[in-house]
Amino acid sequence: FEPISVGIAIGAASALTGYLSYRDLYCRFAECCREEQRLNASALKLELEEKLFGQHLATEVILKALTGFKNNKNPKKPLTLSLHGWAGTGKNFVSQIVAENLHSKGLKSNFVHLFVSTLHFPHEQQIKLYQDQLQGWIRGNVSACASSVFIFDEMDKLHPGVIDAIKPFLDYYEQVDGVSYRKAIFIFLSNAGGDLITKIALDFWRAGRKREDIQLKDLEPVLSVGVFNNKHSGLWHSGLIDRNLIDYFIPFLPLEYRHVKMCVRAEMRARGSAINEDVVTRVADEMTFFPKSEKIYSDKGCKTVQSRLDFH
Ligand SMILES: Nc1ncnc2c1ncn2[C@@H]1O[C@H](COP(=O)(O)OP(=O)(O)OP(=O)(O)O)[C@@H](O)[C@H]1O
Repeated sequence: FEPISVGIAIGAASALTGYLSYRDLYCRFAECCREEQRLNASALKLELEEKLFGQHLATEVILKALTGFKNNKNPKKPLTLSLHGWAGTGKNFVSQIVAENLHSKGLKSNFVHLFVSTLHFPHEQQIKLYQDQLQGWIRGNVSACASSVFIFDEMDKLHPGVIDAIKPFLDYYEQVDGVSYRKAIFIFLSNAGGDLITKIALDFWRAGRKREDIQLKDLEPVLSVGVFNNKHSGLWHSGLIDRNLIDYFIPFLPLEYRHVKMCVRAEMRARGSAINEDVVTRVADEMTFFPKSEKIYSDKGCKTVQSRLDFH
């Protein structure tokens, strides 16, 4: 080897190591987008199994969808999940857990973006503005971090057409205006379809079948059609559904009395207080249940448990 090429090699190596060590050092203090970061599937599985009550389908599908997507080095399109169910069944709760497993700061991460329809897109007459804003936000954030996560809450309150603005980003395109969206993740949360899901859960209950026997095939076809035809679902006749751009419809089942008690216990543990079963029962008994006759499912899921616990 002549001295010049050795010198250049050493220079390049030290520059590279210098850059890498600088970047590692920088990323210790500032949040960095780690596109190639693998998902710790066993950690996510454990967290969902421990923290998410009564949602065996959501646990199974979310784990499968995320593991498959994050293990794929060259996805053909962004991962698009649509979570449906009654209030308080865990849709936001799960999207927070998912976000924390993808970017450690979760909803506080610079690479996780939460949009709430009634907050961010309230006025019907400003749909064009919202569409332009959304396209700008998404393009800018994915340019900054390819594995950005976008969560749209209250999809059922979203004016039809707003969500179609992001359709190009969800499609099977290599790039859109020079930006690739294929490693991004979109999560839609909606109450639409909640009644359909509850009806099927109730049929299982009345037939004496176990909740855990409910399978995705019992729900997904009904759900996607039901949501597509529901004018109040935000996805009504949306190009996202008829173009099959949503990869998974994920049903959240209504929560039973026993699940509400689990939520009360979880809240007690979160507050560092000992589990008092009398209080657990009293708080759960304050909730209202559906249907009026059999009183099986909590109308508000686990919502208001935290505030009710304050009074005991
Ligand atoms: N299945 C569940 N397992 C454990 N905790 C739950 C579950 N569902 C709800 N909770 C608790 O109730 C709180 C409220 O639930 P969450 O915000 O996820 O409801 P949601 O389904 O998003 O409701 P909405 O449709 O009204 O937004 C959560 O922060 C969590 O503490």
